[in-house]
Amino acid sequence: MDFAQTSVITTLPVMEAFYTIQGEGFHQGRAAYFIRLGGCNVGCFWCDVKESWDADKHPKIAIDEIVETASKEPGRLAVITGGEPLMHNLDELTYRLQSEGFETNIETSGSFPLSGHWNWICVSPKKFRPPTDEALANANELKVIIYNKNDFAWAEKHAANVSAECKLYLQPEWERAPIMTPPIIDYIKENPRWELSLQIHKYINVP
Ligand SMILES: C[S@@+](CC[C@H](N)C(=O)[O-])C[C@H]1O[C@@H](n2cnc3c(N)ncnc32)[C@H](O)[C@@H]1O
Ligand SMILES: Nc1nc2[nH]cc(C(=O)O)c2c(=O)[nH]1
Ligand code: SF4
Ligand SMILES: [Mg+2]
Repeated sequence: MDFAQTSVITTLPVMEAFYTIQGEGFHQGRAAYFIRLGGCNVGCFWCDVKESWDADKHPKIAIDEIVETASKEPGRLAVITGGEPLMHNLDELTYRLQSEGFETNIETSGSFPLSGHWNWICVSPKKFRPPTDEALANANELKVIIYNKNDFAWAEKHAANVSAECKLYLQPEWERAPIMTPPIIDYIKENPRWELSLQIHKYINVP
């Protein structure tokens, strides 16, 4: 028997978990329980959660406990983020969350193999470690971070590889938002398949 293939993951490194409002993308405005897993080696220089990168700095929590704590809140939308959540196998966590009645959404760079049972997959591609064809083909939402004007052409390159139903969002990099939001608005008016995503949680000061 190959134990490596049959072993079930029972713990995951959790940096933080919090109940808030989804601030970005298609589900923006909905109450959501965020589970932020530790570990990311993608290395975005503008990442707004660099404390998540080292998985060893975050406690490994039993999936039982993660799900039990989430279930105490009234909302039944769980967002798995990180760090890069797909660096971990998410089959067990998402199976357990769905068994408790949660919708399971993921925020991912899409640069690791897909695992887990998902109601919604948001892929936010990164130059530093590109998304897999599998992630793009399964994306419900493509959310491209715009840091400078070259990123529009780069966004289109990824939009060519998602399904026809996939929602397309342009989101300004937070520090660059004052400069880049006006050209993003112009771009969307010319290319109306794209929509604007702002990180509203940062404007309304919630986590
Ligand atoms: C912190 S990441 C974690 C999930 C995954 N590693 C990823 O990048 O998709 C969550 C979301 O925040 C976005 N993000 C991170 N830093 C940002 C910033 N400085 N400005 C705007 N969006 C940012 C990411 O692109 C991603 O869509
Ligand atoms: N409120 C809120 N909405 C979010 N949407 C995606 C987030 C993330 O960091 O993955 C995030 C986050 O950190 N907070
Ligand atoms: S992939 Fe996500 S968590 Fe990792 S560095 Fe980039 S934005 Fe940060
Ligand atoms: Mg965030």
